[in-house]
Amino acid sequence: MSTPPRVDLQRAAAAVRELLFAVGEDPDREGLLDTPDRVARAYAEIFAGLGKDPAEVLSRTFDVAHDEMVLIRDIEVYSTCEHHLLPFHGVAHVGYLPPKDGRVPGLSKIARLVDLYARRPQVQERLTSQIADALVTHLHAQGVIVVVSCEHLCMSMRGVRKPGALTTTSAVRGQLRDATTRAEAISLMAPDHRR
Ligand SMILES: Nc1nc2c(ncn2[C@@H]2O[C@H](COP(=O)(O)OP(=O)(O)OP(=O)(O)O)[C@@H](O)[C@H]2O)c(=O)[nH]1
Ligand SMILES: [Zn+2]
Repeated sequence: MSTPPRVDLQRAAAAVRELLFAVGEDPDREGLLDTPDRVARAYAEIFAGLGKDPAEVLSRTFDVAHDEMVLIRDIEVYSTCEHHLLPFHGVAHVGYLPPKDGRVPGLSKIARLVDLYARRPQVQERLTSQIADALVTHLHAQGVIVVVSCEHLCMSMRGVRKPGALTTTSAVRGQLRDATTRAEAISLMAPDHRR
């Protein structure tokens, strides 16, 4: 099992102080005095998925004798684009066909898996495929579909400045590559199936 890297809070705080100087601020003015430490702690939280082991998240399973699709929709995603270190935010839908032995993880573990990969410097495409691959590798799911839909603040608040633009990415593995099964999964993800 890999252990999470300890975030070097002191080093992160020193870097933030340096950044404040670089943008022309005075890190010694009253309002900014605690900011480097706060930002360091915030980054430790935002990047808490680094070094965490997906096998561990998916290790506890239950025999629920269910061999058809399990779909968890609208899992909130907060991640950080590795190009600008700005947030991207939206939802993930994760569907899987249970493994042959019929053992499935608790529902919360799927959301924990999403978090484990989201809480790293990321690109949305890699986030999507890492979730799918982990369910194949560690759960031995017979099929997986992951759809992620996010707004990237690097496209909204700076640069091209297109607030509201949504990026959707998908990853499909195993038996869900079959057109009929995949169509069923996609229809279950449609908004009219909510609640
Ligand atoms: N494919 C992909 N691109 C991303 C993601 N997050 C941010 N980007 C893009 O990464 C690209 C980085 O482009 P660069 O040209 O190197 O950087 P830049 O000059 O800041 O680009 P602009 O954002 O266009 O101003 C931008 O087009 C971003 O929109 C992501 O999750 N996936
Ligand atoms: Zn970006």
